[in-house]
Amino acid sequence: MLTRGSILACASQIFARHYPQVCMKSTAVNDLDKTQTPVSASCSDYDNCLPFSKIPGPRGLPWFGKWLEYKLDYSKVHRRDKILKKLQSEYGDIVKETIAGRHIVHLFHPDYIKLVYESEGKYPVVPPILESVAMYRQNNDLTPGLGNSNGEVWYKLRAAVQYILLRPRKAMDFLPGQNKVAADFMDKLDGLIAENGEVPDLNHWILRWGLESAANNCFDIRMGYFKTKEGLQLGDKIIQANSDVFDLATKLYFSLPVYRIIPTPSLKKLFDQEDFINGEACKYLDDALERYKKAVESGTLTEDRFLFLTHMLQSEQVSDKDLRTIILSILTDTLSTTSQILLNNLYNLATNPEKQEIAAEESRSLLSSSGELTSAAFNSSTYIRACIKESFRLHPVGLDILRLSPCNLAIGGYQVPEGSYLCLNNYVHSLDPKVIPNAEAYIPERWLRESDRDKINPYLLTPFSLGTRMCVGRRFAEQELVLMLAKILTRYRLEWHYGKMHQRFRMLLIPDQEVKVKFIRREA
Ligand code: HEM
Repeated sequence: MLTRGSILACASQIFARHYPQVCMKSTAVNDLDKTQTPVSASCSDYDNCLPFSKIPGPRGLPWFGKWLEYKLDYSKVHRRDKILKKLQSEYGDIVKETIAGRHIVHLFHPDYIKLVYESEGKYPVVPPILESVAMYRQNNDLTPGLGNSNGEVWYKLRAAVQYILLRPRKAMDFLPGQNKVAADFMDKLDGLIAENGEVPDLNHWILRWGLESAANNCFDIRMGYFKTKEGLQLGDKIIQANSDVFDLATKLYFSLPVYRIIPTPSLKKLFDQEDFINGEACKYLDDALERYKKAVESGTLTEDRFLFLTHMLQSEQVSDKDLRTIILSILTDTLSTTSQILLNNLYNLATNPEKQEIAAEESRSLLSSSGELTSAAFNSSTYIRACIKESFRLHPVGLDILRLSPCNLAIGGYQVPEGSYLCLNNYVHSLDPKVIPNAEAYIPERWLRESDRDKINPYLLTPFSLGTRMCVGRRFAEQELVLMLAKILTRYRLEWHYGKMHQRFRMLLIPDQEVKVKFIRREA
């Protein structure tokens, strides 16, 4: 296997070493708060607040809490969005829910969420989203990765990764590659449309697109996940394994934590799937490093190639092990996020034909004559981005953002001690008519006009989170979403002839059905 040392020795002849200038300053939360609902977010003195034990919430057996209810009817887990809404309506904007020893404090108001973000220091503390995946990495001598690290370790890794992924200029360098994958996908899509205008198994095809684009971003290679027979087979295995990991991780989250002591069948299955994905990602990485080295040695490495690898190999903060974990995350994160959100956007546009036409008109102006999205065009897009925001509000990727409280917090008159498990529940208040007018309606315009935007609490919709821990893949996701939507809307008019689409919870949210959008070719 190639080592970082040998590759760096070659690479350094070509590239000057860059040191990331990292902007770790938190989003200026004070500046953001322009609206206000009169909510007492905290009592001035922690000691005068009611104790943690008094936070309202459903009662259950001590320690077990709601575990038995989920155990008896597991389908409730899939409808967790509804359960959270019910918790808010029954108990208020701060609710404690216990599930097998885990005391979850749900925050259902943007002002409470603001309070948590404002109290975060340099290193916001998160529990792992998928605890069982964090366990896999620990058991297999892998590094935990960004989303599972905290403190100084997280900060250093984050600095290196966000330099290449989150800085707009750097992220834009990936746009030409993303354009090529999108163009190939559009060619494929033409042939997939059945006589009735629908694409059988559209959800899966969109996942294949997401995986292909992610692999291209990471490894500078086309895998053929939606083109060749071998590519399809391998891609589908990765997609299935990733899907199983989420299903199993959800099952474990709502089960008794026996798996922390002995490997239960679900944990073993999850580890098997992780073994497979990890093995494939490592093979791709070794192959990419080999190609990279050859390109360096032969002097054929150009600046537009191996963008991600070049940067990571030059970053002193990133160990070989870190590189493997990060690559694994970038390869698979798209599957549970960007791809799912693209499907949700197609649904919302198909069910709102008037809005769709406005978005289609903007799409035509965004794409070049050869059908590409340039960085300038991406920056000029407004309506499509408003549509994406509105889709995030109605059909988000996640119900909440997780935190361990950084210090003793006084929230809503209750004591929330340092280290408490917090769920910042954006989803519930994003649909709360008390907080946002016409909450159920799809109105992209609400994100466009300054006068309307100013009325929306800035902590209402934070799909990528805020501050120093904000999603590091945000720019990739936004670029790819605008690109794909512009391409699809330029070529097709979308229709929807079925009932309302709902989502299914499995730590994150996915459409609970086939997204049977009808694609009707527009006049050239
Ligand atoms: C629609 C797409 C996406 C959404 C809505 C989304 C959302 C989020 C959210 C809410 C967080 C948690 C932030 C926090 O704890 O404050 C997060 C973290 C993260 N996301 Fe994304 N994500 C998306 C796509 C991606 C993609 C495509 C990648 C990979 C390229 C990615 C990589 C990550 C990583 C590595 C973290 C952990 C960051 C850290 O803890 O420093 N995400 N994402």
